[in-house]
Amino acid sequence: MSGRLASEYPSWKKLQQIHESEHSKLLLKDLFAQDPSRFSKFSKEYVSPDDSSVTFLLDYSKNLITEPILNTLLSLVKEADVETYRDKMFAGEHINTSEDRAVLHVALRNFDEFKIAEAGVSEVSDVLAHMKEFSNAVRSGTHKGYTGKPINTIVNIGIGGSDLGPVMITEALKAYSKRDLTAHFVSNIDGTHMAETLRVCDPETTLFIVASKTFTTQETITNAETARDWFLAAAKDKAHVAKHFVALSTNTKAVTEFGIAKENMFAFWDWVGGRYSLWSAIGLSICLVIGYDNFEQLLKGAHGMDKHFKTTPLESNLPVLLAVIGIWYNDFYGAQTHCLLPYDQYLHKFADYFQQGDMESNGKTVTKGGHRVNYQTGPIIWGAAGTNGQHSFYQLIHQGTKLIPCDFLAPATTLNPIHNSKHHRILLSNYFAQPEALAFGKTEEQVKQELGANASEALIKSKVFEGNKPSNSIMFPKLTPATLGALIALYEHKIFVQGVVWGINSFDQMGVELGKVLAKNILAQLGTPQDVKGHDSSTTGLIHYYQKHRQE
Ligand SMILES: O=P(O)(O)OC[C@H]1O[C@H](O)[C@H](O)[C@@H](O)[C@@H]1O
Repeated sequence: MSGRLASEYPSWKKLQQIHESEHSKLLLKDLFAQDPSRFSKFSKEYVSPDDSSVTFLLDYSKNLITEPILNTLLSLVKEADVETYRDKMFAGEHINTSEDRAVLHVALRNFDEFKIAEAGVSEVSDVLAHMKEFSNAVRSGTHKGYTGKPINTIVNIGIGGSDLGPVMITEALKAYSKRDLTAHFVSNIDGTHMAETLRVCDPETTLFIVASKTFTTQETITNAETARDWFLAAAKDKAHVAKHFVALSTNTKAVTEFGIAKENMFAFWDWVGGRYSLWSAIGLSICLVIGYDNFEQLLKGAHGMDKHFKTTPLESNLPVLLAVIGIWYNDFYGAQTHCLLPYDQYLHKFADYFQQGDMESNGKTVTKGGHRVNYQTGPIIWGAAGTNGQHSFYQLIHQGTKLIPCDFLAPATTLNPIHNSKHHRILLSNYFAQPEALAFGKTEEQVKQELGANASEALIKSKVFEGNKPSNSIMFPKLTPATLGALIALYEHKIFVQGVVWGINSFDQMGVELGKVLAKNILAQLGTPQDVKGHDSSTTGLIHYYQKHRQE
């Protein structure tokens, strides 16, 4: 985050030369044939420094790299001073320069190991204790609604980082959840989201969690007001709001003005970025669903990865390895996207979560020093849970014209071993087969042999798989809260490393502001066609069309 242009580093130039002269020779088929120890060279097992049961294997051997290329990529990390910036992050320095803030999501899962002096850090354990007490009270039924009934439904109202983390984790850890507590997540300002949710809620037994770091987000505040009106239509007395509404926020003033008492607020601090906030009070819905102890396991799992990232030499540092491999494709091969493919239904929101985590962090054009980059920054993140994607978009990954690096993730043991784990064996056979097919493909000769002499040239060509498509594979024994924590922190730090190399600020999100401002202006002009002023003809035409056809 020096703000220097990555293209100025000597290793960057060297990597360009290597790519130019060697990429046509970098064939996975040959690389594996030439080196029987390729897998052991390019795979690493992570074992949490705190808990040996938290472990996974990262196999990065199916990448278009050699040892010299990897070493040059690691030199780039050195030249970009990633280690210094990493230490600055852990020390609480204000590395989010545009907002003059520290970046301390690591302090939320610290458990007293790193000494971090920043206002609020000493309060983390108090907030965790508050979350524990409250979630225990709701889960055990001692916290009662206004008619004396226990809570059986929670509705988290939040958007972006105040929604995606809790949604992803509660889905991922459903196996650990309290099954008689139903959780809903309302994010969209589209009234349909709230209306359809309220349809299945009972005001007597529903708890609303208003999650917003700023407590000014239009969607969340509007949705929360609607929920409060709906609740009061049944409960009548405003005093009952206290039993059914809590807030998760950094903004005490706005929370109390909304009508939620300070004691029903769970605080966090401006050094927690929205997309890094699931570890904070924003995780209250997670706590309610899986219980505080499991939530703490999630934090501890992430903390183990923080230690690994902080102390492991670059060549064995897993977030660093993922980051540089990503840079290799993004900046030298011209790959536009990166695909996350968990072979675990519980992780079906994993890619959605990291769309914000990665794209809001590294979707930037200007360095910290204010220079326009002359290279690619953050990739487009996408993906889906296996095997569904195989029956839709994998065609393009295998035979399309684009290079799409993929990460395949899977647990060795399923949490649902139905039919004697038959499902899981089939799932995993696909998890193993897809990276193999992508890497090694199928030659014209093989196709010819299969189809016989009479097959047309066109048919033969259509069945050829060029192969040489790179991927990482991550495998873990079982999806546990701690393992999930470690995996999320792995990707968080990967994003950090890439941001530092690219010289950008991964911790602001200025790009979301303009649309918000324009929408506010337009909202005030929606009344009559005469009110619509100051737009281009397309925007004016669209608003006029709406005004002609609306029925309210
Ligand atoms: O938690 P809030 O303050 O309501 O913010 C919710 C979300 O909206 C913003 O526009 C940002 O783009 C996100 O980073 C943030 O997570």
